[in-house]
Amino acid sequence: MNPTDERLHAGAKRTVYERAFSYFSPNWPWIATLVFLIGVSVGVGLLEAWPLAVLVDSVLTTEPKGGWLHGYFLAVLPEDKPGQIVGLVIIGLSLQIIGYSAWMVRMMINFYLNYWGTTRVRADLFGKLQRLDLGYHQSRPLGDSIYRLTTDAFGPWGVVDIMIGTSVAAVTLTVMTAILLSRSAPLTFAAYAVAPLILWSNWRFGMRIHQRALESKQIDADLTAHIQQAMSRVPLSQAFRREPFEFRRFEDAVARSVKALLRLNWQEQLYPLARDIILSIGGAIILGYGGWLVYHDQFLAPTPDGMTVGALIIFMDYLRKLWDPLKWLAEFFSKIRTFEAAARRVFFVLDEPEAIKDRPDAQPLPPRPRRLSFDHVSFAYRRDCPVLSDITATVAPGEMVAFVGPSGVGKSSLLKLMLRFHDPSRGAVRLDGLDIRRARLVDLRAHFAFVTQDNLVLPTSVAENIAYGRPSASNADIEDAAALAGATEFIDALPEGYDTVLSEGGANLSGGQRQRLAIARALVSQAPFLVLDEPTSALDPENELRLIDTLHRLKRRRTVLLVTHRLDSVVDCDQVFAMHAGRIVETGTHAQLLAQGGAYARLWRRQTDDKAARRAKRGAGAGRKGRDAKVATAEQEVAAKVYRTS
Ligand SMILES: Nc1ncnc2c1ncn2[C@@H]1O[C@H](COP(=O)(O)OP(=O)(O)OP(=O)(O)O)[C@@H](O)[C@H]1O
Repeated sequence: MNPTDERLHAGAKRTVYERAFSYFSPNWPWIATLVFLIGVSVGVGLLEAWPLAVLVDSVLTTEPKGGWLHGYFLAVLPEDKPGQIVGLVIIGLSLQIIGYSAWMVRMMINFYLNYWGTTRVRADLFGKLQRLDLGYHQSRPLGDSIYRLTTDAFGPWGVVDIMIGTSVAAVTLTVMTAILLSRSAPLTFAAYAVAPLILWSNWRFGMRIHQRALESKQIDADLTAHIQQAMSRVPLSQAFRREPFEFRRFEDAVARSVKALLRLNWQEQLYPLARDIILSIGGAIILGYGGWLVYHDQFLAPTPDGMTVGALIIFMDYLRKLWDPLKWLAEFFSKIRTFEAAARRVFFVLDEPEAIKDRPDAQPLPPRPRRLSFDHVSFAYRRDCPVLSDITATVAPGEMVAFVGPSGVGKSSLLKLMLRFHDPSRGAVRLDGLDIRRARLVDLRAHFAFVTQDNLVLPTSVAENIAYGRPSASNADIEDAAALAGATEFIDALPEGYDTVLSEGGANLSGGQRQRLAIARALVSQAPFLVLDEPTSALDPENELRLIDTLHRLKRRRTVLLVTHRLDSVVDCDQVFAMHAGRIVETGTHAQLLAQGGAYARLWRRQTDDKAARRAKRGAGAGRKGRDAKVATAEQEVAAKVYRTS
């Protein structure tokens, strides 16, 4: 088991906190350094005001009045007063520099831990999302997975960060309180008089700012989605003259976003105002009460361990330093809940059972021509809604077969079962008799080059698009496959030919060009099965003919499975499976099925009648014959070149 698998395997049994920590524990030396530096920062923060206090109480006086801590300072200082002043300046400066340096290194370690730990989270999540079956992906919006990967993936670090920050806050508060109590218990209680106000304001503003920020984020996300949708339907809105309507919707969406931002900004500005007022009240209490204590202990009734000006300085400094740890404690629950929820959304996907995966005893199945059979296969996307029922069919190696039938009878679903995008609910798909669920998934899928109806185009060069399934393909292989798919002409016309980078989704190509590219991608792969789902739906008659011709010439070298509505393409197939309502209702060659006079024959007659009527209208029959002959000759040369070795 690799480390990722181990983490995932152990995942279900552990708490969300343990799982969050496990992503950062590989960097434990950095975590240890971070904890050490936090200790340094806390120590420096607590000592910062002491050089001034020592100066006032123990250097600029005839008799030192400070407590035990003054003793440590004086021990490292020279005997003479000027030397002591210079020494305190050096200590004060050194403390500041150490404090800033520790802070800087802490921040860098924080970033380092965050980014690398979150990269591990993302790697697990991305890998899992890639393994999850189509059923999972089709049941959720695409944006959900993107949000989990981009935003929720920071949840585990948030949990760790909050835990560390709150622990530091608790330690700081404890040490600070102990020091203050050692100087003056009444003044400590006076200083803590504002603590409830600090806690309240942190809680109140923390919650409000958090809610407003979430609200604003959601409204901004809606605005982005709105703009994206509006831009994608510009042609529609122009064609139907709906621009004013679209503009009003845009204005409304922007207005909602502005209002949400202003509500957030209002809370963000109120917060520092409240903080400064509370701190001023605290400062006033300490100055008044502490000033009186100093006056009492130093002048009215001098006492050796009484309140001093230096101690008052410490109290004033610590009062400001109370804010941060109290803020951490006040916001602990709301913040940890937010990050915990994000982490849970990540772990939820990681714990999702993988419906399609290798069995522990999965067998290797080297890709080579094999007999494919559907053995009483039934399938449903939803329990109550059967899509395929008792499908039985066998395809011998090197055959070209077609599945035909009306829309929605389950032809594409049947193809998806072969690649195990889904598993049958009953029966089995077999390769050379082996249930494909018993074969290694990676081996199984290496058997098939699949052209889906979507004709996906990647935002990369034409050559990389074609070679996607076989990155080792040479330029000659790529060009030959493009020629066979009828794509050469339009690729040569692109500004940089095969190096032209295509836009997202192939937006700068026509539907037919995208389809030819997808076909070239399948042709360049060396998979023994070519599976084509409606490969000619977007092709013009010339390219359709060219493709069918190519497929026929590949017939004995590869097994070709075709789903099509165009029966012209299936005339020379070795077998045609006519489907109806999720069942194979007729099987045979084109001629046999015509002779049967069933559903296939009726469909054929309808299509040929339609076509004859159209041809008669166009009077285009004669010209086409000559063109077809030319295409066939050119194709034969190319096909011989590419596939002589395959
Ligand atoms: N992911 C899915 N979830 C639920 N139902 C689905 C899903 N994909 C397809 N279906 C349903 O399964 C049935 C068969 O669909 P399929 O795409 O296999 O038909 P088809 O014969 O290939 O149709 P076409 O010729 O129009 O491509 C349809 O009723 C369809 O609505």
